[in-house]
Amino acid sequence: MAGPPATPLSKIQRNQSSTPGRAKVREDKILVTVRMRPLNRKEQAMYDLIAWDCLDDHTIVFKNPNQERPTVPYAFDKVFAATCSTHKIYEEGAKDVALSALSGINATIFAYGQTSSGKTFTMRGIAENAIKDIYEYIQNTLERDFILRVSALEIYNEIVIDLLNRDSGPLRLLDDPEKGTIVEKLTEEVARDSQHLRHLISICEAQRQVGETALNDKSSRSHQIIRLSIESSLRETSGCVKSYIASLNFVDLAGSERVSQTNTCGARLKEGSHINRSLLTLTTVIRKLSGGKRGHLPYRDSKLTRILQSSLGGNARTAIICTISPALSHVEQTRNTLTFATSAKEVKNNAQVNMVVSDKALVKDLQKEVARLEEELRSPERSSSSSLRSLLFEKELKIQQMEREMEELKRQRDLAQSQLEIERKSNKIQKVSPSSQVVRCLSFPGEDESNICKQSPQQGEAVGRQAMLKKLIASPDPSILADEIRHLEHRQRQLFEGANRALEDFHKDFATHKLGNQETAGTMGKVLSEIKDMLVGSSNPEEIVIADKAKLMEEIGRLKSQGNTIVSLEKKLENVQKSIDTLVSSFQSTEETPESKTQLKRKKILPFTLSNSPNMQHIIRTPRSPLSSSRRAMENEIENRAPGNVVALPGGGTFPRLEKDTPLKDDEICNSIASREGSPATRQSKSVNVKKIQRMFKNAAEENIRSFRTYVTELKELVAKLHYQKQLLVCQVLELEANKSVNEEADITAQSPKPWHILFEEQRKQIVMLWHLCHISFVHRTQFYLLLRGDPSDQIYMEVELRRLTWLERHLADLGNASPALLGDEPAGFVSSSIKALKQEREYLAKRMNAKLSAEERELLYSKWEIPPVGKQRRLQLVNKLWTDPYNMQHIQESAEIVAKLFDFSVSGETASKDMFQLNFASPYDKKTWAGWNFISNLLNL
Ligand SMILES: Nc1ncnc2c1ncn2[C@@H]1O[C@H](COP(=O)(O)OP(=O)(O)OP(=O)(O)O)[C@@H](O)[C@H]1O
Repeated sequence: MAGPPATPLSKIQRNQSSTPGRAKVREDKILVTVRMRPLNRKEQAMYDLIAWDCLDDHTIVFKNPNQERPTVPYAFDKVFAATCSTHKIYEEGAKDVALSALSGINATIFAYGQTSSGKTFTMRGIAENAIKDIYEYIQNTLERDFILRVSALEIYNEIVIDLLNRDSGPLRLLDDPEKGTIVEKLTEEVARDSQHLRHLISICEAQRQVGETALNDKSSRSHQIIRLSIESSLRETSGCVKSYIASLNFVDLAGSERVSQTNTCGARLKEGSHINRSLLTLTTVIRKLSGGKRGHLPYRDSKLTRILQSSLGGNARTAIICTISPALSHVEQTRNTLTFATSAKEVKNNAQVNMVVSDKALVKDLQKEVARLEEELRSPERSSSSSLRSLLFEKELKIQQMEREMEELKRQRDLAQSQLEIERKSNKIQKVSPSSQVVRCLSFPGEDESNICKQSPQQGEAVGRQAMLKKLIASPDPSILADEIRHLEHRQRQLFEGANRALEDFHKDFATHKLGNQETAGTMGKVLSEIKDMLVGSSNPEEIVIADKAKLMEEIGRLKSQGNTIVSLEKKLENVQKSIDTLVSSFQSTEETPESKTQLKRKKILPFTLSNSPNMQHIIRTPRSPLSSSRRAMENEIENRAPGNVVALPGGGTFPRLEKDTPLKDDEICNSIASREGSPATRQSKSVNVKKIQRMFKNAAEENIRSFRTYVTELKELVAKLHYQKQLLVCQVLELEANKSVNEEADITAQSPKPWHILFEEQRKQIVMLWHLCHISFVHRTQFYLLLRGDPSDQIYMEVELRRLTWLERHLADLGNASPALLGDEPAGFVSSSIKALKQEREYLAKRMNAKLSAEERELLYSKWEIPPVGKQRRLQLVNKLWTDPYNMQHIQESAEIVAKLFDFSVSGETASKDMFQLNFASPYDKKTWAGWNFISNLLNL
């Protein structure tokens, strides 16, 4: 007999209404009724008196014939006088609960009372009526297929016996982490129809232990449990709900009397002591539960309470019918029964619908959720609320702060640029500076270049952003945020293109550059390959087609891949910068070494092979090339040359002076220089001026490399800024999504912000409960629990975890799939597979215990966790207790510590480990990879 499935504790409200015939006024307390039987023959013969009076349908009072003490009435859900028929008792005290099983809710009906008070008499009638109603319901519910299975056991002297197969001998109880306590090898028969079911039940009754006591000729000496498992499935193959599955237990307890009263001895005495032990545990459990305390409940102290655990404060609806004798001679026993009944009516259960849902249905539901989120992103009016506005305002402040930083950076850049310009002007250089090239590279086609030059940073790009932000605040529309992300992406792409152009030019320049010693050549080669690499990596920017129709999943998938591109671009830029640094230092050393000077002198070669006409052409032709300044430097040199030093041109002319206001075109300059290079006169002059030109080109090359380094730095900063901005905006969009469902909560939180440490504790409790409800892996729980200790930087992890789990739990709740309902061995849906995975995890942990813990440590744990000193599978027993009590944070802490030990988790290297949760919201300046997309993808099951 498998215990009823344990299900999450949060579905009570939702499930109540779905119960056929259920009175909605009742909540989840146990339904407690009292039935008084008539005086029996023996009592009549002894002229016993009727000591109890039913005042009304709910109250019973002791008659107190002596009038010695004032009488205190007992009130219950129903009180049935001796004249009431069993049918009435069924209708008013059991039917509603019994028929819950038809809708997937576990149900249990108990009969409790002293011997001969009428328990068996009552339960027989209740079962008969219930069977009749169940088959009637089945006949009228054509859209569903039903399967009924029956099993029965008795607990006699704390031994469990199969009533459908008595020969099988004593049965063992096993603890199953998912199903609770199960009775091993218990026979289960499928009932073909109502007749067959009645027949099977009659077999069980015939098999039950009875004996004669002073009070009852046919006293039931055992506790009997007859269980009907009812499974129903929709006939149509809609791919939706697969089936409901629930158990209905009829429990006829042995008498609750004291041994002395039944005049028992020998075998009956032994029975009595066992019966009393089970009933004593039952009473203790009920008493503890009625006090509302959730401390230790001694379910395990008796087999009865172990088997019925889920019916006592668990996943079941429960009705208890307390039977009493009216006789004055039994008044003390009756009082005990009524006291028990009074406690029982305070016990609350948490019944759930046990529904098995197919994977297909689950996927369908997730798709619906994605569509809903998508719709929300598109419909601004739905998301508008004050909390949303305040959220946006907060974000806007953050963005403004970032903008200020960007402006400061731009200001510094412009300052450096203008200083350079001043310097150049003073040298009367008429050229386009590398910095201005950088500006051009970093500007975007959509922006007016002249404006960039004219406007201050505050007036330039920031103006557009400010306008956008104003728009955001005025209309808290998630689609605007999405547009903003797209805008940033667009700019980012332009940035790549600009970078590519500059890098290509730089590449070409270096290809023509044969300067320096071997070391320099090596470094140059490295730079070239790195640049090439970058071009490959970024030369094919993804086509960004983000229409409003774009689906959220595609969007996030695409953003994810972009995130990676940005990260790799950042890394590559960093590499290039390093190489450039090496190159610059190598230039300096080359210049300073006397040997290099001698070598240069001996070889008499130019740092740039100007005689190489195609290369020269290329240098001059490249308008944005940083190295093109070498050409300009040469012009400058020529321009400033004293008339006596003017190099003679073929045909007796002089070198033409370049007019500042009418500069020659690049090609013209190139051709003129090239033609001069070829003439004999030039060859002569070249030898004269070779040193000067050498130095000039060296300086120019060095300057160009420095310029490029500045450019790379700026590029990196901009990439990082854009990346960060985009990240922030994406977070906003995600928050908008999440906030839709928790708007009210957010409002409340916004009104009364709590200190972080309090919030952390609250969130942690919620997370622990959600882990429990969603059957999350122990490894994940343990890592998360031990790593996140309340540091302010943990906030984002906590929030994301909470949202993820809330979302998951809500889905499971909506589907009613949060129970591990099983059909035989067949896997039953999403939750079942999670539970199965947990089971495997437990088994794995149990296996590791020997390897990871010494015998001494294990023994200590066994005693701490109350594992009996003898018994099989003690390791598994211990592991099965881990992470089982989400209310008890001490328990959670200890569970986490044990799992951590078994898995060798180290909490050191915290930052790196937190990345395991696939979230890193650190600033890109920290050079960490932001991997939030992975998380979002996982969440959406991409
Ligand atoms: N409400 C009733 N009306 C008429 N007869 C009753 C009623 N309740 C019980 N009886 C009779 O009382 C006798 C004892 O009932 P029953 O065997 O059901 O008691 P019990 O509580 O199950 O006792 P035990 O715990 O010893 O098994 C039976 O003969 C039964 O027919």
